[in-house]
Amino acid sequence: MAPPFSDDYTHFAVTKGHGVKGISELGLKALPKQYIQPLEERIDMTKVLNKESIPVIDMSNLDDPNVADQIANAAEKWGFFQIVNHGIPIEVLENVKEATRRFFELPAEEKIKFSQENSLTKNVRFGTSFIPKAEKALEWKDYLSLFYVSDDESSKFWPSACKNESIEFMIKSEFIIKWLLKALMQRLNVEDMDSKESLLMGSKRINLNYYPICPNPELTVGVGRHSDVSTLTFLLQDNIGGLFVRKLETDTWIHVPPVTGSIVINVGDALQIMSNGRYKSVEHRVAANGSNNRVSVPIFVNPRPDDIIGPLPEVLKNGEEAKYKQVLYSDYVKHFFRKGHDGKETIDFAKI
Ligand SMILES: COc1cc(/C=C/C(=O)SCCNC(=O)CCNC(=O)[C@H](O)C(C)(C)COP(=O)(O)OP(=O)(O)OC[C@H]2O[C@@H](n3cnc4c(N)ncnc43)[C@H](O)[C@@H]2OP(=O)(O)O)ccc1O
Ligand SMILES: O=C(O)CCC(=O)C(=O)O
Ligand SMILES: [Fe+2]
Repeated sequence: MAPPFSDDYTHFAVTKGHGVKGISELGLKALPKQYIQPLEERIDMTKVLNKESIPVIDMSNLDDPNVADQIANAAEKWGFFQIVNHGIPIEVLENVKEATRRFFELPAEEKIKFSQENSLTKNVRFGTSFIPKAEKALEWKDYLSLFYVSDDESSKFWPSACKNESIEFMIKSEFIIKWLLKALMQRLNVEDMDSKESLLMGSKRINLNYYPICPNPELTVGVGRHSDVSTLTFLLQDNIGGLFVRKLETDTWIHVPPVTGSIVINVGDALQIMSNGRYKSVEHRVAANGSNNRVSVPIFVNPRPDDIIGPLPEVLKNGEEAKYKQVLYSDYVKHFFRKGHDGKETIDFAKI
């Protein structure tokens, strides 16, 4: 089963569908060379600020105007925050993490049925790393990416190991996502949230991420530096840790500690563009781990592929100059998926 030559690891993980989980289970002493990241892309712990943290916002009283203020402040200053007491039952969160583990525990022959080449639909994709054919060094992560089109489509095509739990997580998060977007729109003087709803949250993608134990975790990354192309990302992480966020306009990073029952929220590029840069889509990355497997489940809340995105008229109303042009959202996303992770470079595609 183990590949005899180092070059075969890519074939084993990417083509044969064993993923990095399959490599991890071989019990290698050293990381295959394909996964060794250049020095500048590895996580340098001397650049991590241990005394700072992103805000943790209590959502138990949504009638308190201070809560909406804290949300908008965090989106402007940090681009990242955690929410607690958000009303999503803890079982829903536990169940989707368990379903993620269950899916990745399946044998490679089962998982590969959902690869880009084999999947019965473009909306379901199992893969490893990010874009292996475009990356100089591979990343230590396997994923299942599920684009929601309809209940019918999901029940037909999503893997049974994780379908119900993923849908339940999406349904139960709907209310709080709408509330967060409404709070963010108020700060931008958008009064009529209904007219913006489909532009802000007209499509959703849920990814199930699996980061297995890694030999030499210091030489690679789970996910490289990137910003999300979503409007907002609604991320559930387990209790292992490893997500790092850039502190705006600095060369330093902040760890996002697991907080039981919390959800991590981050602004994505689409919202940075629509807010003309007021809300910040911040670079983040994930460390590989030498002792524990980790799972995370982001829901990417997006415009629809056919939407044109650009600075909102309400934001430019007072004569503010547009920093971004109008772009077709699917062109923007395709640009993101055409290259390896490259920090904040995707947004140049929309810059004036
Ligand atoms: C995987 O590791 C990741 C992922 C991420 C993701 C961060 C996000 O913010 S995801 C949110 C993206 N937004 C949306 O999905 C909503 C809008 N959707 C669309 O515009 C379209 O559905 C589309 C994504 C552009 C796909 O459109 P379609 O016409 O079906 O085009 P394709 O030809 O199928 O795909 C174009 C190109 O992209 C590659 N690709 C598509 N989906 C994925 C995916 N889920 N994961 C990886 N790559 C994908 C596809 O292979 C095509 O490339 P080719 O070279 O094969 O032509 C953050 C960090 C991570 O580590
Ligand atoms: O696993 C995580 O904590 C974050 C993953 C991530 O950044 C992504 O999937 O876009
Ligand atoms: Fe991300």
